[in-house]
Amino acid sequence: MTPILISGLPGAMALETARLVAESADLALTPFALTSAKHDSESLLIGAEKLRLVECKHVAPADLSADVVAVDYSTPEAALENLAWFVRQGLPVVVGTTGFDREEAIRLVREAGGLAVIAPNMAIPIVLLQAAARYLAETFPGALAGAELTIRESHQAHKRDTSGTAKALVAAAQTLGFGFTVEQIESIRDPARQSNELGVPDEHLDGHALHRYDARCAGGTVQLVLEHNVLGRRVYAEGTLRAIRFLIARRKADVRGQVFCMEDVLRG
Ligand SMILES: NC(=O)C1=CN([C@@H]2O[C@H](COP(=O)(O)OP(=O)(O)OC[C@H]3O[C@@H](n4cnc5c(N)ncnc54)[C@H](OP(=O)(O)O)[C@@H]3O)[C@@H](O)[C@H]2O)C=CC1
Ligand SMILES: O=C(O)C1=N[C@H](C(=O)O)C[C@H](O)C1
Repeated sequence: MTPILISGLPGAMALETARLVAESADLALTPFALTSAKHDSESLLIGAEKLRLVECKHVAPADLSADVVAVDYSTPEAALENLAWFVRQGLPVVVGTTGFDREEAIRLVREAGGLAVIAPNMAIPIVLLQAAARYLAETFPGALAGAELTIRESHQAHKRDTSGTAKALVAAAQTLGFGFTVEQIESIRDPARQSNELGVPDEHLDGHALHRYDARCAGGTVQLVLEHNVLGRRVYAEGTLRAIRFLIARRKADVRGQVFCMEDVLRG
């Protein structure tokens, strides 16, 4: 069993991932998990296991065995500092957190000879759409120059940042020729609007991700619409476990100093 250190408890994604790790046959939770200053020294039950929550600065290197793999679902503010800590401990890490400087994260991992999967969306069906958008952008740069785009995303009210998935799509859209910037993304966080206007079921108001990309081309005579809508968080946790197993295999192959994305994980 490979020990998995979860960071971001008691947050929603860290909890979902911890539960799936606890249910798996080949992975096991470390006896402690990483949290914010606010929850330091609390404990949490995951199935039958009681996890101690600690800030990373309170973890002694001796508490970490050499085969640990880490997962970070914390906050945009904490993610880079956490990543630097994982890399210093020599831990491969899956970073699902969004809203931080990705280029800085890549530099940090490469310079330290670390190993990471960093991706704003771990859901395999969404990763396929992202791959398709990237293919179109790389193959047909400028093909939609002059076309207009609107992007709307809806997430649970407590989400702190604009969708990292939508921001990543903007990069492909810009290459295709849309004059669109991430500041133009419309973020909906109001549960009443989500329920009445977007039809989000009540039980998913606290965990959903709706994305709609609406392009008007050829002087407005052609409309292209792309939507991806996720209810709940299980699909991200499943993708996270795939990323963990991918890193375990890379570590075994003695790979160092590399950052992977979920397309790499899908390719295997
Ligand atoms: N890549 C993907 O597929 C997905 C990515 N995400 C991303 O994951 C992140 C977390 O989302 P979600 O779980 O909904 O958010 P939550 O706000 O529910 O959870 C974040 C948790 O991180 C904790 N935290 C704060 N500082 C630290 C720290 N220094 N170390 C460890 N933990 C810390 C917070 O503690 P406190 O309670 O004190 O604030 C909180 O409990 C977001 O960036 C989100 O966009 C989400 C879903 C899928
Ligand atoms: O916070 C979330 O919930 C999600 N965050 C990711 C993002 O910002 O793109 C992925 C997904 O949209 C869910």
